Amino acid sequence: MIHLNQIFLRREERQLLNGVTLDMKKGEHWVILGRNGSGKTTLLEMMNGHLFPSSGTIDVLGHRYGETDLREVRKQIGYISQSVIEKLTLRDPVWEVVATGEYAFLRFYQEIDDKVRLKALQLLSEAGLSHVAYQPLSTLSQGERKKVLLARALMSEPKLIVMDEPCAGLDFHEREKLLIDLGRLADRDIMIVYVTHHTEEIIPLFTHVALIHDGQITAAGPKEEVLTTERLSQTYDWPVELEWANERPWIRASAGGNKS
Ligand SMILES: Nc1ncnc2c1ncn2[C@@H]1O[C@H](COP(=O)(O)OP(=O)(O)OP(=O)(O)O)[C@@H](O)[C@H]1O
Repeated sequence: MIHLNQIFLRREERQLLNGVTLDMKKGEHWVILGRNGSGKTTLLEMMNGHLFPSSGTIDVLGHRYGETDLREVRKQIGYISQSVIEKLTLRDPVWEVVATGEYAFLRFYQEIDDKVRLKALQLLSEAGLSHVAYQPLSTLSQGERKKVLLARALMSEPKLIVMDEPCAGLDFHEREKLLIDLGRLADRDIMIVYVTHHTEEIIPLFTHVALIHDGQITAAGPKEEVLTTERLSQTYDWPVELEWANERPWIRASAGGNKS
């Protein structure tokens, strides 16, 4: 479904992505882990066709970027990130924000079709947000806004959802609630690519992990093989200990700290 082949991206003397090759197949759900500035968002922006490599090829959902109508591919991709929230209009009612996902618009300037309105309300109901459907987006908590974004992404019935740190800024309770919602996506036949800093967000839904360091993929494959104490210590440039609990990997800093 997603194939990145030898992707290089150079910006102002810096090599942001350095020979990235990744093969993500149908039925797999991927997490990308890496330090601040390692290139995670850059990689997601390439997958959803917002950024183009200096060299290399990108195939997503059977389309080769550069040889296809990008608008058609983007309709099949839901993108969840803080940058999307910032582009939405806070005074718009929540249901309308969700409805814009049908057409990948940011706002409506015309009458909204009844069918689209009902679909938005249905998705809000599934997200447990019916009670805020007619409130402005500005009145919602950070956790509720993330759920709205997920409902909005589902409007266009995407084949792929790309998420950039969806749990950032959420408290423990809100994070766990959002992770449960994400777990439910497994029933919808949607591939998920998820960027995070926190290994414990790798819930059982996720099958594969890619580790990125300084624009290079250092390991990629089934999560049980990729997630080792040694590889994670290299990824974070810090000695860590890894433990699996409730089918989720948890890390803590080693007692000795970073001796380098
Ligand atoms: N247009 C640009 N010109 C120069 N450097 C850029 C540009 N865009 C991004 N970068 C740099 O590329 C590097 C990778 O950025 P990216 O946002 O992909 O990192 P990230 O892994 O998502 O980081 P974070 O975890 O902090 O969100 C950063 O060092 C960033 O400063």
